Amino acid sequence: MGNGTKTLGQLGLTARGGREAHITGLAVDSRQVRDGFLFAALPGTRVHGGEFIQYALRMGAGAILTDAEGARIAADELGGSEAALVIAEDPRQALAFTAALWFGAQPETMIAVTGTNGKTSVASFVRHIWQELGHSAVNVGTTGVEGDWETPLAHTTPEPITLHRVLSQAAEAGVTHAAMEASSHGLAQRRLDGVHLRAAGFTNFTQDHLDYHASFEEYFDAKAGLFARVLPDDGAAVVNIADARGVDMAAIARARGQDVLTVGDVEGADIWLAAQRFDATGQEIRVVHEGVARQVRLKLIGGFQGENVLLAAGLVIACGAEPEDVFETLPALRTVRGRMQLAATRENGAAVFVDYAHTPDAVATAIQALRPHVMGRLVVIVGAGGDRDRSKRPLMGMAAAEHADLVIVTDDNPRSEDPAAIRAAVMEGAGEATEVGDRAEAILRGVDALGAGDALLICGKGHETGQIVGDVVYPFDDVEQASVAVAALDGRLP
Ligand SMILES: CC(=O)N[C@H]1[C@@H](OP(=O)(O)OP(=O)(O)OC[C@H]2O[C@@H](n3ccc(=O)[nH]c3=O)[C@H](O)[C@@H]2O)O[C@H](CO)[C@@H](O)[C@@H]1O[C@H](C)C(=O)N[C@@H](C)C(=O)N[C@H](CCC(=O)O)C(=O)O
Ligand SMILES: Nc1ncnc2c1ncn2[C@@H]1O[C@H](COP(=O)(O)OP(=O)(O)OP(=O)(O)O)[C@@H](O)[C@H]1O
Ligand SMILES: N[C@H](CCC[C@H](N)C(=O)O)C(=O)O
Ligand SMILES: [Mg+2]
Repeated sequence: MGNGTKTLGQLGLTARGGREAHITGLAVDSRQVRDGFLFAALPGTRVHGGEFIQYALRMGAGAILTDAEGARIAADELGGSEAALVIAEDPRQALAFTAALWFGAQPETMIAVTGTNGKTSVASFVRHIWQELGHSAVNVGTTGVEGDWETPLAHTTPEPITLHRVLSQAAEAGVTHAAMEASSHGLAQRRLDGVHLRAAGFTNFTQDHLDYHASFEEYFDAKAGLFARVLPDDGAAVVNIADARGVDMAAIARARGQDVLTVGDVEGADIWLAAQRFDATGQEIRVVHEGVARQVRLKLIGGFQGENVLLAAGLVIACGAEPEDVFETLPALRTVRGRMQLAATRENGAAVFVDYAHTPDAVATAIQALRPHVMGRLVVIVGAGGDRDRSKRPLMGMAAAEHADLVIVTDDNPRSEDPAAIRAAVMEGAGEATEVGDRAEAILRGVDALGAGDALLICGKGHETGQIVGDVVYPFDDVEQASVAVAALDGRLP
């Protein structure tokens, strides 16, 4: 890992019997263990990592970090081994702290944002505002690490070893400010417990990920962990109180003694979104902060982007920036790739937008958000991913049917599932929708349906550049397909 060696003591760990070890690297997957590594044998959703301790020892592991269950599973192998054994009540959290100490540096000023929708948007707006203020900044999340230092990521909130590797590399490259997304999986699995946060933000809370979290409340508790556990007592909580669960989140933060800055279209919010006016290319918002009202032009589509922008502004202010300077940067903000992005325009003026909405609420919100910007009919393309929450499928179809004028149901990422069965589940809620399995053809049909003043919204894949069918990822980009369809139908070259 290129960091030399560190002792268990230097990594904040105490082994059974006080045994010391010189650690050469960290791994959560036994197959990545090398000579002298610390192997974290974590309880999993399918299997306990303790099952792989024997293998890790054979690969030369110098220390094992696990819980009582892992130690019990591998009692025989551990008994006959020289490796140090660290037993932690919460080994995922212990690994997060250890990874932070292993990699050392992290950007000086960090914030994290959680909520069902808007995390990527808010994190990227925070990064952009920091850059406008002259700081070297990145955002970390679904779209990878972006900004003054870049790298792709496989997960929204990467596991601690990857997370602290990229944070330390960014810090070494001179990045002083980082805004990260805290996914509910990431919070539940303690992936960001080793990050030093100055502030944390909350966007909203609706249905998602019930495939992973046992209940709505468990999902909420996972998100609440950002304020209840990860953000220190002297950190600042920036909360959208227009969402009912935002009020609960603010109470959790206050109970910790954290400073709470409230945001939203609620009179009395510290940063009050007092009014919004929409047009074809963006919106005008009226913001009231500390008794001062300001009018700001945003080149962003969708009322919720106004909320996201103000949450981002609140986070930057909570980290110490001058409010006046922060509000001045807002007209420079541009949408995140694949979020209410204008992808193409037909000769007759009809516009095609691409959005990452992949939950029932996000589909409804995206369509409703686009409506005030559009004079004519709204055509919507919708589909759901395989190997993910099944209960959301008919609800996504229903949301599209309820809010759009014309709906086309198509494939998203089928993954290991039968695409026709996923479409059938979406169609169940989608009423009179047209079913077109092939996504490129669905986009072509959607674009073909557009008259002057109409708009097409392609939901579900946003910034993604591939379609996952089985184990294969086929190149596919909604923005590109939209341009191709418009060019083909309008008789131009793309
Ligand atoms: C559902 C989920 O979150 N799973 C995470 C979890 O794995 P798991 O509990 O399923 O692992 P398991 O297969 O039961 O195995 C248990 C342990 O044995 C280890 N193992 C396994 C096999 C082996 O040969 N050797 C070995 O050591 C595994 O590394 C693991 O630590 O713990 C692993 C190690 O920390 C994670 O890598 C893994 O994330 C997987 C890759 C994943 O796909 N996660 C997704 C769902 C995710 O986290 N998504 C969120 C949010 C997305 C969104 O908002 O839409 C994200 O932040 O990206
Ligand atoms: N504040 C908001 N309120 C409601 N819906 C929103 C909001 N912000 C974004 N959305 C919708 O949710 C979709 C996802 O936005 P974004 O990528 O910013 O969220 P996210 O929380 O990072 O999502 P993910 O869980 O996939 O990482 C957008 O395409 C948009 O349709
Ligand atoms: N990161 C999320 C969003 C996926 C969006 C959609 N395109 C899908 O494949 O379901 C997930 O993996 O659940
Ligand atoms: Mg995201």
